[in-house]
Amino acid sequence: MFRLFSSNMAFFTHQIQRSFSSSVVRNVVIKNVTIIGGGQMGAGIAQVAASTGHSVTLVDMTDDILKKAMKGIQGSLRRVVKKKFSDDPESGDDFIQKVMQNVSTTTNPAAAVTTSDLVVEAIVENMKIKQDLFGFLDKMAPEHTIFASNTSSLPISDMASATSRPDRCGGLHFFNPVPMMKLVEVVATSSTSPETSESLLNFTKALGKTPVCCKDTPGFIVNRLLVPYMMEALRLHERGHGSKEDIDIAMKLGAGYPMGPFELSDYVGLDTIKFITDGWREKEPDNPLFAPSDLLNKLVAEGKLGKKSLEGFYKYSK
Ligand SMILES: CC(=O)CC(=O)SCCNC(=O)CCNC(=O)[C@H](O)C(C)(C)COP(=O)(O)OP(=O)(O)OC[C@H]1O[C@@H](n2cnc3c(N)ncnc32)[C@H](O)[C@@H]1OP(=O)(O)O
Ligand SMILES: NC(=O)C1=CN([C@@H]2O[C@H](COP(=O)(O)OP(=O)(O)OC[C@H]3O[C@@H](n4cnc5c(N)ncnc54)[C@H](O)[C@@H]3O)[C@@H](O)[C@H]2O)C=CC1
Repeated sequence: MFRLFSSNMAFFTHQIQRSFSSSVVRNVVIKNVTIIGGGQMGAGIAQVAASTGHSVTLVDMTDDILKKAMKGIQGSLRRVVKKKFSDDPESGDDFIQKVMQNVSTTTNPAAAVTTSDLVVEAIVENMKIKQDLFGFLDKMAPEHTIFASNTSSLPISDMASATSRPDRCGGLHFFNPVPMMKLVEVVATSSTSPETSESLLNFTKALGKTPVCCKDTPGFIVNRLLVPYMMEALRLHERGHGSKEDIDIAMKLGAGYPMGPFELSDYVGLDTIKFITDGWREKEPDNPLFAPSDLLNKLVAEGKLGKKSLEGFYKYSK
């Protein structure tokens, strides 16, 4: 009798928890956003979210990195404001101040997620590190919090599997530079709930971006087309069929791209391009689109990662 009562109670409690949890997760209006990783993408996402009235917490591993990120956000806002408030610089200064006030920083990810509606990870392109992060934050974040990844190439479902909330995990793939690029790929896995997808779509619209829906397939839409193109440019150069300068000029003037493939690779980060292609090659070793490049491997081994390290295919000044 007691066993029946207790098992009924357990069932009843489970049902209450389920209905409570589904009512909590429905229609999450995203106000508080935690961004993990204050590199070029995380800082850009933080800037855009803060500029559109969201309360943002930016997390990275050291205070120095976070200081650099905040400096970068301020510099980028100055560029935005120059255009937007060209007739009224004082309002531009006020805008920058307000946006900066919407961003706080911390090196403590556990504390950062306690009031978060959405966590966006923009850390290094490495599955194990992303899974460890999601698994850890899953225990710290409220029930309703949505977890999103800005990964360029890794399966969102593998990251979601490290959490107890795969229905509240999805992809939000932004483009570099985030303040300028209008697109966000919103990625749903087979476990992402329709409510989560809707919340993510609404969030991207609230940021003033245009979303497209993507399946959780390698590279989603843009990178599946763009990264093989960049790698093909590299191989063309390695075969001695064109200098990097000429290839860049050719694609800008002949195909209307704003940057040539070498300029763009430096802009994205050569480490990121290598992480992406190495990962895809592991899965499809015979696919010629994912063939390695000795030149790319050499530059990354030398720490020449592109614009962010001031040298890649080209040299840059600060
Ligand atoms: C790897 C992945 O997973 C996915 C990816 O992101 S792939 C990469 C996708 N990105 C691209 O393909 C970028 C291609 N490049 C471009 O679109 C352009 O070169 C660019 C927008 C980056 C810069 O434009 P540009 O005309 O070459 O240079 P520039 O004159 O310096 O900038 C143009 C405007 O953008 C603004 N701008 C550029 N970067 C900015 C930033 N980070 N913040 C704010 N404003 C910025 C400039 O202030 C300038 O504004 P005005 O027109 O008012 O002067
Ligand atoms: N660079 C690009 O053009 C694009 C990159 N992406 C993706 O965005 C992610 C980030 O890329 P970038 O910003 O370019 O890299 P980045 O190297 O500029 O920045 C990564 C940041 O994450 C921090 N970090 C690493 N591990 C961390 C951890 N465990 N906790 C907190 N912070 C941590 C690093 O200190 C660094 O500041 C990657 O997954 C990348 O594939 C997506 C779209 C475009």
